[in-house]
Amino acid sequence: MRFSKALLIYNGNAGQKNIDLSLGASVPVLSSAIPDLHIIQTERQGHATELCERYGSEVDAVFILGGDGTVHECTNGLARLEKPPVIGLLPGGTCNDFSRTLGIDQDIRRASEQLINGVIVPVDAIKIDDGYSLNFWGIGLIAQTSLNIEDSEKDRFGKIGYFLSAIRTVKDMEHFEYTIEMDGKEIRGEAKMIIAMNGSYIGTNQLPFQGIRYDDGLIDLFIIKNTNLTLIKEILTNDPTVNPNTLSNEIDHFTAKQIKVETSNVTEADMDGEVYTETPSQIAVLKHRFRMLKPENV
Ligand SMILES: Nc1ncnc2c1ncn2[C@@H]1O[C@H](COP(=O)(O)OP(=O)(O)OP(=O)(O)O)[C@@H](O)[C@H]1O
Repeated sequence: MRFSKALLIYNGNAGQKNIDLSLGASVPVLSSAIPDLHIIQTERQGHATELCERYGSEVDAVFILGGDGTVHECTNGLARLEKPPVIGLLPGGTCNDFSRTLGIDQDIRRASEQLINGVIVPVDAIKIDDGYSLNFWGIGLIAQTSLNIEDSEKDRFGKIGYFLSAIRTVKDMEHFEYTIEMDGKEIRGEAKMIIAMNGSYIGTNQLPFQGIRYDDGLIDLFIIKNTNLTLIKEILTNDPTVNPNTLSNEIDHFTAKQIKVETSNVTEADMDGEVYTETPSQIAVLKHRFRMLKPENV
C-alpha cells in the first residue's frame, strides 16, 4: 500500500510508555513506504481528536500509535470529516482491542509491516449522542470496571488489571432497570450490564459469541441479566472450555441499527474503555464510516 502523505499520531502516555522503542519499530517501516510522513505526539487528553479534525483531510492516511483510548479520540476527530483518510492502527496501548479485531499483530514492527503491505477494508462506527465509538458502548459492570481500575494497576498488570477490577466491581454491582427501543421495538427489564459492540474484543479477550462483525452495518447488543464470578471469568478470559449455550441463559443478544437506552437512574456510560457519557443514550450504526488497513489474508 503506498500513500504519498500520511500522519503518525502517537501517545507517549499509552501502554508501557516505552515510546522510543515503539517509534523505533514503526517509523523506519512506515517511512520506507511513505515519502511525506509527519509525526506528532499527543500533548494531553483530547489532543488526538483535535489533531485528526485539523489535519485529517490533508493526508491520505493517519497511523495511530497508542491504545484504544487514543484510537477512540482519533476516530472522534476523523468521523467529523467529510471523507476521512485511511486509518492504520499500531498497537501501542495496554489492550489494543480494535487492532485485535482487525487481526493486526501485537508486535509493533510486525504490525507496521502488515499495514504497509495490507488491504483497505470498510469499518462501521457507532454514533452515540454527539460522539462516536469504534469498539463498544457499555453501562453497568463494564463502566464501573473502567472507573474502578487504577492506573498503577493497569501499568503493572496490563490486561490482568481489568480482571482484578471486574472482580472487585462485581461484588458491589446492583441491578438497574432499563427500557430499550431497538429499530422501533421496545423491551424492558433489569440488568447488570448492557454492551453495544462493533468490535469483538474487550480487555484483550475475544467475546465468546459468533457473528459480531465490524462491517455488517449492525450493532450487537448484549444484555447481561446476572453477573457472577464464573460468568465474568468466562467473558474476560480466553477460557477454551466456555460453552456459549450456558452463557445464553444469562445474556440476551440482539442486533439493530438504532438503539435508545434509558435507565431508571442516570447511569455512567463507557465508550471504548473510558467513561465519557451517561444515559439516556441514543445509539446508531454508521455503516462503513471508516476505511482501515488490515493485514492481507487475515
Ligand atoms: N500527553 C499526554 N499526557 C497524558 N495523557 C495523555 C497524553 N496524550 C494522550 N493522553 C491520554 O492517555 C490515555 C491513555 O491512552 P490509551 O487508552 O491509548 O492507552 P492505554 O490505556 O494504555 O491502552 P488501552 O486503552 O488499549 O488499554 C488516553 O485517554 C489519552 O487521552
